[in-house]
Amino acid sequence: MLEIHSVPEIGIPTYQAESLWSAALALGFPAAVWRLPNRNEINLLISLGGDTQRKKTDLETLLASFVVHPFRESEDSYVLEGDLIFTYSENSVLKNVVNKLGDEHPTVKVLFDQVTRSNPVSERDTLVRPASDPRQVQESDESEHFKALVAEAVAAIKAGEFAKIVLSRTKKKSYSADFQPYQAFNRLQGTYPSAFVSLVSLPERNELWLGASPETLVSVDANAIFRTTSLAGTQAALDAEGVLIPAGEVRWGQKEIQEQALVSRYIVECFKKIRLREYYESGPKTVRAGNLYHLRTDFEVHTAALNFPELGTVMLELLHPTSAVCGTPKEAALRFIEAAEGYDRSLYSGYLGPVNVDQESALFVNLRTVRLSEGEATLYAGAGITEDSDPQREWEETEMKCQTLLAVLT
Ligand SMILES: C=C(O[C@H]1C=CC=C(C(=O)O)[C@@H]1O)C(=O)O
Repeated sequence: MLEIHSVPEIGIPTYQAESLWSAALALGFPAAVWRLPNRNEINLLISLGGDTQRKKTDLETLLASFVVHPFRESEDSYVLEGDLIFTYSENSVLKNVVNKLGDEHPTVKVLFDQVTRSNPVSERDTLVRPASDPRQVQESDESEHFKALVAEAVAAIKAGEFAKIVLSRTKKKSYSADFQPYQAFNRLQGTYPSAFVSLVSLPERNELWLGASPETLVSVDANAIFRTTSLAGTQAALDAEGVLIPAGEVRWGQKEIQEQALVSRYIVECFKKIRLREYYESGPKTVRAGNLYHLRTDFEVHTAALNFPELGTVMLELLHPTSAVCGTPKEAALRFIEAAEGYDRSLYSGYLGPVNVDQESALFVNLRTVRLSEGEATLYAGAGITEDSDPQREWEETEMKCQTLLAVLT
């Protein structure tokens, strides 16, 4: 039985999201804080049951939770059950609390005691990279390695192995003990209003993931409207002087048009597999994601009119990983990624987001993301490769994508 308390009843209007977040982390409770694209509310979910559950993302059966799924499709999702969900307005006023266990539950009390006991959070907030960091030397090796990989993929495309592949890499930075991830989240959500901005703590992995994803994988809103998008093709949104290039002036080359069209086609093929013909498609249009422009096509299905309530779950299984992060055909691209990319993508290019929170589910591709663990920040970025790809430009594209997060971390 869910107990839903209004704010005055629970009597905790003074608890700020950041204090609750810190308390949850101090006690080792899995937690997630997020802000949906073009919305003002900040949501904070805390799971009080110990370890995060591993199971399938089933939108029909999951209770209110926050889900994180790795890139590898065969793995289960991390499901953070929403024992406590706080919603704050844009000016940090607590608007609503869902407390599944009730105010008198001992673990809830332990959490609130911890909030009251905690020290005020330090304002100092820096991501430090020592000047003598040996990684500086490594970076040129990494660039050579990535460019060689792109050249290999272009050769494989020309040999007919696949039509498109997304290749990725990491960039590592160290951060000091003073670094405050919650404040980085706050800056990120202020900087990227149209992104899905989130910060997740997975204690059993000893990791935090912070990101600003521009790509909806699957969403189902309170009116039972299903949405997905195809996002691909990248160019800088700022000119050499750092001035925004108006979206109307952006021109796309054949490479980007083809790269994005392949993602749209992949989505349409997924609809065809389940014989779904009644969908709305609009685009492609130029959309901005921080310092970058992309091409995006939006797809929409009215699931209630089609009497297809489980469409979100069905499409999630079919779509992930889309050719915006993997390639076409999927199996051949996956084989190449596994064999040649040379590292474990982990949660990067998986998906994450709230499920059945406030009657909606919204899952986003885990892009423009950084993993924070034991003083090391790992940024992830990929680029779609077609037969027209130039290795140097693809490397630069991944560097630009890393900037999305670097800019708020440093
Ligand atoms: C794989 C990433 O971006 C995808 C989404 C938009 C544009 C992309 C591109 O132009 O390659 C990628 O498909 C990433 O940011 O790591």
